[in-house]
Amino acid sequence: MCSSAISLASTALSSQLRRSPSLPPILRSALKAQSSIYTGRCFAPRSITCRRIDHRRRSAMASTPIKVSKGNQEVLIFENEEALSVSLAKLTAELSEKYASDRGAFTVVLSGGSLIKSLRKLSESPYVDSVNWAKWHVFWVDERVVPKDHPDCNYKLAYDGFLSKVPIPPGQVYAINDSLSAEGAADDYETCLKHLVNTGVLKLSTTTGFPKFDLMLLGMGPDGHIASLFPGHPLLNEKQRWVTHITNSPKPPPERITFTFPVINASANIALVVTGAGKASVVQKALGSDNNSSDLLPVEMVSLDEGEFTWFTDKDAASKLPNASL
Ligand SMILES: O=C(O)[C@H](O)[C@@H](O)[C@H](O)[C@H](O)COP(=O)(O)O
Repeated sequence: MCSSAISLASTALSSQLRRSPSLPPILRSALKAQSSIYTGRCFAPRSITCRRIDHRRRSAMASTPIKVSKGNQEVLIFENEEALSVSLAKLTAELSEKYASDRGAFTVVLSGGSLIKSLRKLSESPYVDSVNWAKWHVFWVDERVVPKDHPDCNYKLAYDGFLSKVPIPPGQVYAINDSLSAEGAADDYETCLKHLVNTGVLKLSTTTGFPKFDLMLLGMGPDGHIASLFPGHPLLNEKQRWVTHITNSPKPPPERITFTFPVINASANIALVVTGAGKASVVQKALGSDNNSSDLLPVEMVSLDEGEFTWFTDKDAASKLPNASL
């Protein structure tokens, strides 16, 4: 780039920053770090590495995320949840195409919570017609042990909000057996997974021997829990089981089943969807620089053996990420 173009680009960016006083600190820091490329200074916040920022047009901010990374985790920060949902659908459709053509099946794991609403674009054009839904196999990272028509049921949430709108074969949607106890339902679900390994639908990790799902679509609670793995709970240390149960969940209802960390960490891909200001403090702890290994939140225990871990956040959830002064 010639020097006059460098100067123009730098001036345009400074002007963009001045016009965007409401940008949260991480967005301003990342934009400033990008502008510093032109001046040789670095304003990247501690422990967050700027990778690539597309800020050519202000309007592009609506759909193009700020991309930062921490270790092998990529963090995408969207202007709002609408832009996030567009990108989440695109990633999911791309992975569906890849795994369906590579191995004839696409194994997808869902959580409950607000994630399901963020999947809405998949049941709209173009994805509703273009995705090869016949290859999908759908699982739950956790489920509340309640009847399938109960308002607390994660299966019902996903069915009403997503699964009823796309043509996945019903026999490839693996809900828990809600007539069993929590312990029985966890055992039954693990048996189901082992059967699907035997039939070739589900792969095993060649490094750990745990099931390797193609994509886990997860949410995170404001306390940093993922699945039904809650801060300080002994289940965080489960190393043998694929699926286990909890009868004292701090988030109601108390009886649940959940995948264990060895299964979560064997995933080929995780998309963690975290939105809203209520999650900002835990996002700050999880992605900040002062992590103490004796005090890890469940979300900080996600460490993929060999997969891709991507955070999908909005600017409210990312608003407390470490800041460099402007
Ligand atoms: O059954 C559950 O309780 C969920 O699977 C849970 O793990 C959820 O994903 C998080 O609590 C985030 O939920 P929100 O996105 O609604 O905060």
